[in-house]
Amino acid sequence: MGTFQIEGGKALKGEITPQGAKNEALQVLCTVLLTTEKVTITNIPDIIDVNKLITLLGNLGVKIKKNGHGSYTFQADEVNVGYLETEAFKKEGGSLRGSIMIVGPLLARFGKGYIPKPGGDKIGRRRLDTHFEGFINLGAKFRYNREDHFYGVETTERLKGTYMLLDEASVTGTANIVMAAVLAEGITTIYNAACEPYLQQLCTMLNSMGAKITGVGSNKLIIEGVDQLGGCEHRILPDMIEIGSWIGLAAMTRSEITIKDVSWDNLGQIPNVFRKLGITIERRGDDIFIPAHKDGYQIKTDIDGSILTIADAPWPGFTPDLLSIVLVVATQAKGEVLIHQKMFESRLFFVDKLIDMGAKIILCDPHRAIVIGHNFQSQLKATTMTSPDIRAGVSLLIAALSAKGTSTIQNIEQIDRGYERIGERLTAIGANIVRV
Ligand SMILES: CC(=O)N[C@H]1[C@@H](OP(=O)(O)OP(=O)(O)OC[C@H]2O[C@@H](n3ccc(=O)[nH]c3=O)[C@H](O)[C@@H]2O)O[C@H](CO)[C@@H](O)[C@@H]1O
Ligand SMILES: C=C(OP(=O)(O)O)C(=O)O
Repeated sequence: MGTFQIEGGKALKGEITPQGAKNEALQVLCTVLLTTEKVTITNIPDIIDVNKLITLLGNLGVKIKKNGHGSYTFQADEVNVGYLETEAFKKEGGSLRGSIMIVGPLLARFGKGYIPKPGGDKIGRRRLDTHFEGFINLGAKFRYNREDHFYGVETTERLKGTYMLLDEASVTGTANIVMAAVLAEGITTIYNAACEPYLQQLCTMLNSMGAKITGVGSNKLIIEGVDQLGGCEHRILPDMIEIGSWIGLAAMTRSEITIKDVSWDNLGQIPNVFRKLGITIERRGDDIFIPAHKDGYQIKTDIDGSILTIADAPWPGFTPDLLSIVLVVATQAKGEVLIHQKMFESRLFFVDKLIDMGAKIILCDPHRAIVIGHNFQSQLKATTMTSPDIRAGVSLLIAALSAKGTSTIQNIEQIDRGYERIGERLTAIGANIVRV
């Protein structure tokens, strides 16, 4: 188990460039299974989850060539579908959430897709019903082995396009169904589709491979199935969750930071939500400039004066993956905010650690926490903590960087799942973080 030692209480300064988006990478890497031709993807983040998925593709027989940092060419012309039935796959295949998205492409191209219960953050129940209901709608037969939590879909015929209304706008579920439907016979309509930039990028990429998807960016996707797809080149967008994390980091450590090349047009609510916390966010070309908040930041209230609520919602709502960051940043704001994590049940429990550090937080129930900011009148105290999930981990890291003294964060593999060389990159702008 890796550990970070952090010397906090110091302002940082400089420029930071976001990595490619983890959640987009996990989707677009799975598209390579849909064609025999070469697919080149750039701006792939060098993080544990993505590297595990690349290894899994290699185990399936996909040819992989690394062209340089973040750039790979894949060719799935000799896929070994038999790997899905090996013990090695049962052990490794579920070690990350993103591996679930190999199922749609494999089902569409080879008539079968299996997956052990996927991993990812332990942040509450994470159902897969939307994925499998979608495949069943396209004509696949579903089986589930309860004993070893092994899911499977099969078909002896080509999948058939149909109308479907998803029970919820699942991000990976929509991606999986889209990747199955692009090779189905006829037209598939997916209503209540998720439409995060990750999905917009996936659909744009599939269209450049020859798919016929319309409605991209909306919650109604119409897919006209094609017989085959070809190769393409695709560049992954900057990671909006990392960008939000750096905004929070800058505010809470009262640092002047420029976040480079953020792709402003794909940030949705993110800048506005941080502005509601009172944080100054300047647009400079395609960069974000955050000045040092020497006088702190004041949380806004609603027009009628009531306490601000920040809640998650499917896109174009605010992403749940940034609520933990918003929460930690609020602990030093002036004012109060209610954080309402609607999607996940166990994502707020990490606030106990912040409370130990001196933050004023009331955990009302597993979904809601009220934060009363210190307005920098009282600094958080350094402590030893364990990173429970990727975003809580980074929130604790931000708390540690703002705290007085030396903190220790254990289980930093959780952070490394999604943030590329975070220690080195933050050290380059003046943080004091040592990996021990
Ligand atoms: C690898 C990947 O891409 N992971 C992301 C993906 O996970 P993932 O695709 O697994 O998440 P889903 O979108 O399926 O659902 C997330 C949770 O929200 C609930 N839910 C979902 C939709 C909805 O309309 N109402 C609702 O309550 C689900 O029941 C589930 O508990 O999307 C999540 C939601 O943005 C993000 O936190 C994850 O970082
Ligand atoms: C919840 C997350 O990831 P995953 O779905 O991979 O667990 C996340 O990125 O915040």
